[in-house]
Amino acid sequence: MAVLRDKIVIKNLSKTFASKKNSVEVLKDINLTVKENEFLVILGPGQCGKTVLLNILAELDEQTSGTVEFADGRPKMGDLGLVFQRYALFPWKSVMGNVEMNQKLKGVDKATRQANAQKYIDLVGLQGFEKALPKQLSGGMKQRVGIARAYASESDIMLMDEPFGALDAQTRYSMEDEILKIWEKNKRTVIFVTNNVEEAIYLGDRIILLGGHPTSVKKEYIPEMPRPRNYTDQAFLRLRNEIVADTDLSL
Ligand SMILES: Nc1ncnc2c1ncn2[C@@H]1O[C@H](COP(=O)(O)OP(=O)(O)OP(=O)(O)O)[C@@H](O)[C@H]1O
Repeated sequence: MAVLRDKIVIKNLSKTFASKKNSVEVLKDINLTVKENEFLVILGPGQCGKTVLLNILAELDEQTSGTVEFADGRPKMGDLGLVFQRYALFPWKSVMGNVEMNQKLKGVDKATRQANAQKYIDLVGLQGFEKALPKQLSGGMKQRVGIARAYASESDIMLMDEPFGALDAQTRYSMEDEILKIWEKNKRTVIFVTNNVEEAIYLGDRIILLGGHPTSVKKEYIPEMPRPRNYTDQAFLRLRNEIVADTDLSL
C-alpha cells in the first residue's frame, strides 16, 4: 500500500475557555497527525471537547496554544466540507439550491455549479429530488443533502461532527454504509466525530479515543477488518470491548 502523506498535523493543541469568573481547560496537548484520504474517527464521551476540536480545525474557534498545520495550506472557510448536525440546510432553498450554494457564493457560473451539484446529488442517491424543499425530506435524506453540499464545496478535507446522531438506528446504519460508499468512490480526508463506539469501528481507518480531564488523546486503534465490517464479528466485538474498557464515563 502506498505511504500516505501527512495532511493535517496538530501539535500540543490546547483550549481554555476563560471568563471573568472562571476558566475551563477543555483540551490539553492534543497531538495528532491525519493522513491524506484517511477516514479518521475521533471518539470520546459527551462534553469531552470533540466539537471544540473540530471548530478549531474549521477556524470557527481559536486554540489557546499549539499549532494546526495543513499540508496544502489552511483551507478557506467556504472551502471546507462541513457536515455538522447544527449546520442546517436553508429551509427555503431546494435540494439543488442548497448543494450549489457554496459555489454560487464563489461566483461560479450557473451551468458549471449545477452540473457539479448534480454529480453529488446523484452520488448520495437523491436524483429526482433536486426541486424538493428540506421540509419535504426525511431526516436521512436531509443528511444526504448535507453530505452532498459538503462534497460540492470540492474541499479535499471533510469535517463531520456527529452527522448521524439525530437519526433513528436503521437510517443511521444505512447512512454509515452510504458515507463509506461515497468515500470509496471519491476519496477525501475525513475527520468524523462520534460518541458511538460501534459507529467508530464500523467506519474508521483509525480511531482516536479522547479522554481525561482536561481532554487529550488517550489511545489509538486501527480496526484490522475488511469493509463492510460486521457488528457481530469476533474481531469487531473484541475491539468494541477494548475501547469501552478504555473509555472514560460520560460527564
Ligand atoms: N464557548 C464556550 N464557552 C465556555 N465553555 C465552552 C464553550 N464551548 C464549549 N465549552 C466547554 O467545552 C466542553 C466540551 O464541549 P464540546 O461541545 O466540544 O463537547 P463534545 O465532546 O462535542 O460533546 P457532545 O458529544 O456531547 O456533543 C463543554 O463542556 C463546555 O464546558
